[in-house]
Order: sequence, then C-alpha cells, then structure tokens
Amino acid sequence: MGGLKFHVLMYPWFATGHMTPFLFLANKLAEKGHTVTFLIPKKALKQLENLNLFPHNIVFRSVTVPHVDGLPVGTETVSEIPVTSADLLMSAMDLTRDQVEGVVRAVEPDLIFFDFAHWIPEVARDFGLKTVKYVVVSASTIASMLVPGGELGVPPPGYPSSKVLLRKQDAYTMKNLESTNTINVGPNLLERVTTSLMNSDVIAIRTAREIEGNFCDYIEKHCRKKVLLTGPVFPEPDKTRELEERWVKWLSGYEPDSVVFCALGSQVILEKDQFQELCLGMELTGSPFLVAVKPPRGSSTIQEALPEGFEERVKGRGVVWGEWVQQPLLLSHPSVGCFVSHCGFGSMWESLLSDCQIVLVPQLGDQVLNTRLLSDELKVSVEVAREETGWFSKESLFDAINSVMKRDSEIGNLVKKNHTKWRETLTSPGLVTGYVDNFIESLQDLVSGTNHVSK
Ligand SMILES: O=c1ccn([C@@H]2O[C@H](COP(=O)(O)OP(=O)(O)O[C@H]3OC[C@@H](O)[C@H](O)[C@H]3O)[C@@H](O)[C@H]2O)c(=O)[nH]1
Repeated sequence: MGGLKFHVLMYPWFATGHMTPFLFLANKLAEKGHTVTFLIPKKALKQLENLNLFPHNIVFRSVTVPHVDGLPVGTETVSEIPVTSADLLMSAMDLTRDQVEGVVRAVEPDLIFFDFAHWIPEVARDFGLKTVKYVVVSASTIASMLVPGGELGVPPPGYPSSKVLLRKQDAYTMKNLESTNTINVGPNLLERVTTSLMNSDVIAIRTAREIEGNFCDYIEKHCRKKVLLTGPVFPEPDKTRELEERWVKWLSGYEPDSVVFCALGSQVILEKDQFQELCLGMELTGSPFLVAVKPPRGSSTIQEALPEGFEERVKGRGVVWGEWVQQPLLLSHPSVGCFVSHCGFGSMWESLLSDCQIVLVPQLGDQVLNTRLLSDELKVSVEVAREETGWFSKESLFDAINSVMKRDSEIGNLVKKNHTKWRETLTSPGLVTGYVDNFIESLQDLVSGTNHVSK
C-alpha cells in the first residue's frame, strides 16, 4: 500500500494486556513503512523489546512513573500490584502529562494513540494533532459501559444483545475490581473510558465486524464518531520458538484431544478454597490435565496450597503449575482437547483460533461479557455454572468439561460445529490483512484531513 506515511505516538495503559496489543498494532503499521514512538515505563521496556519486529520504525521512549502515596516505591506496571490498586497507578499516569508533552514536542507525531490517559485529546489539541482511542478489550465491554447505572441483566435502550450482558449473579466480578484505597485519585475507570471515547477524534477497536459488528455500530451511534476496526491483530506465530521440552514429553504420553488445559491469564489470583475446588474438579474428570495458574491468595507456592492427598491421587495424569506456560503452543498441541479459560480478550481469540473444546470461568466484568459472547451468542463454548457469590463447585466444573468432552454429547457436538465454522471464518485468507489495510487507509485520511471523521 502506498500513500502518505505517518508517525504515531502510542501511550498505552501500563498493563501487559494493553501494551502488548498496542505493540502488535505498531508492528502492523511499521510493516507498511509508518513510524511509531512507543512510550512506556522503563520496566515494561524489558518485557516488550523482543516483541518489536521493526526496531528501525518503532522507537521506544521511557516515561518515569512518579510515586503516589499508597503504592510501593518504584511501582511502574499494574502487574506489580493488586488490580484493586490500579486506580492509584492511573493517577500516577496522570502525573506524566508534562513528560508526554515534552515527547510530543520532540518527535512531532501526526497522531496519538491512547487508552486510559483521558487527557491526551487536550494535549493533542494544543499541538493541532488528532487522537485515536484504541480499545483493546471487546466492543461489547465498551458498549455496556456507555449507559452506566442500569439494572444488571436488563439491556439499555438500543443495546444490541439480550445475551451479552452482566446478570445479577455477576455482581461478584465488580467486587473483584473495586478499589481498596480511600484517597481521592481523580476520575475512576468508567469516567476515564467514557471521557476518552467522547474526546478522541476516532475510536479504534481490536475486534472483527464478523463477531462484534452490532456492538461497534452501537458505539459509533452512541459516541457520534467513526469507529475503526483493526481486526483481532495477532503476532505472527514465532517459528523460532517451540513448546518447552518438558511439556512436549509429558503431552506425548496422551491420546489426541484427551488433555484438559486450564489457564486463567496474567492477573487472576484465586482464593485458596476456590483454587482447591478447581483442582478437585479437574481430578473428577478422570482426564489428564494441566492447570497453569498463579498460587492462590495467601500462598507463595502452588505446592503448599494443593488439597490434601491430591498429588498422590493424580500422580502421572495431572499437573498443577504455578508459572507461565506457552499458552498458544499448548493450545495447538494435538494431545490438548479442552481449554478451560477465564476468557480474557487475548485468550478469547486464542481459544477461537484453536481447535480445542472451550470451557469458560470468567473472573472480571469484561471476561464475563466475552464469555456470554462465545457461549450464548456464538455458541462455541460452555460456561461453568456458579453461585451468586461467584463460587463454582468441583461438580459444576466437572459438568461443564464433561458436557463438551463426552463422546456423542449433543452440546459437545454443537459447540464443536459452531467453533469450526468461526475458526474458518477468522482464518480465511486476507481477513486480517484486509482489516489492517483498511485501518491504515482511514488513518491516512485522518492525518491528511480528507475525511470528516466526526459525524
Ligand atoms: O501462563 C500463561 C498465561 C497467559 N498467557 C498468555 O497471556 C495472555 C493473557 O491475555 P488475556 O487477554 O487472555 O488475559 P489477561 O489475564 O492478561 O487479562 C487482562 O487483559 C485482558 C482483559 O480482557 C482481562 O479482563 C484482563 O484481566 C494470552 O495471550 C495468553 O496466551 C500465557 O502465554 N501463559
């Protein structure tokens, strides 16, 4: 694609689940000859550097995160603190405004991409620049935030789904996010998101029209501005990286599609009793299993938190692992047949692209909406039944896994058929590149001012 080359300044929220997708998108822009200045905290630099596929076109700049009361000295990313303290880190991000202005002055970008730094449009206006609010969670999550305060389970007027909703029994997922600090730190997350949506020049969402088109239209209408889609935006599979030998060896002992793999992403920390119930549910399945989760609250290792006698009983067929595993490579291993996931947005796409049966146990609000999208709207997965407190029993985990793994199960066959159809749609040739090419064209129009993007 030819045309105007532009320079983007990207300033994502200091969380892995935000910085990484911003960088994936930066790689796509850089591949087409555009340039990016990527602004992140120093610590994040080390994690992200190796994901920069175009170091000539994508230049990192580090921002110094000021200290705010209530956070340990030196905190720079949300992975270092409980999610319930995230609002303090957001207020630290607000204090970087001078630094951002300095970078804008120095690198003279054409556009600024941001997500939670809701004041970016004000900065950009002073410099005569356009801004893009880049949404890295699902469009349904944003759509459901646009009309706050409604009753759980009741769709607000015009909302495009009666299924992709938080229900009364999902109140626990909001508690999981509630701030624990008592200091006034400025706008809350909802206010930041809505201000960003309203004040940016365009909204870009990392999703596909095929799956969330109706939610994107709803956002466009509600915010009265153009919504651009980047498509799912995945990193190219890294052919130089292979699955760790220990898992290759372990998995090779099992039949195709027989192993149940469970991972709950980069943030979820279960309570100890829920963690033990999860282990017991996996034991009940009688299948080989690998659970890769963080040690539960209050325990420093997985070992010390396991249910009594568990290790002995599942020896040789069950592993509970407290460290990072290579999720995408595990999902594509022929022995893995079922993926039990929290349905974070990244994992949602990875599960859709895999050919595993999908079982979902969401923990936070957006994960619940992603779960409803997959289980109720697309019918490609099943959700584990839970009580109002959010608790799920070993029996309900077993039931969900069994319902998709049992030979000749009606629901198992249905989700498999639907999942195959969606996987084929999403991997159809040209789908991803089509999204990226259209997206870049729209940005070129935005930069050159040929299109009036505000309706
Ligand atoms: O052991 C692991 C765990 C996770 N992963 C990878 O880490 C990534 C996790 O990203 P996800 O988006 O699924 O989940 P996170 O736990 O980071 O979720 C966060 O950001 C996305 C939001 O939807 C979630 O609500 C939020 O919690 C995935 O790409 C997954 O493959 C591993 O490779 N190994």
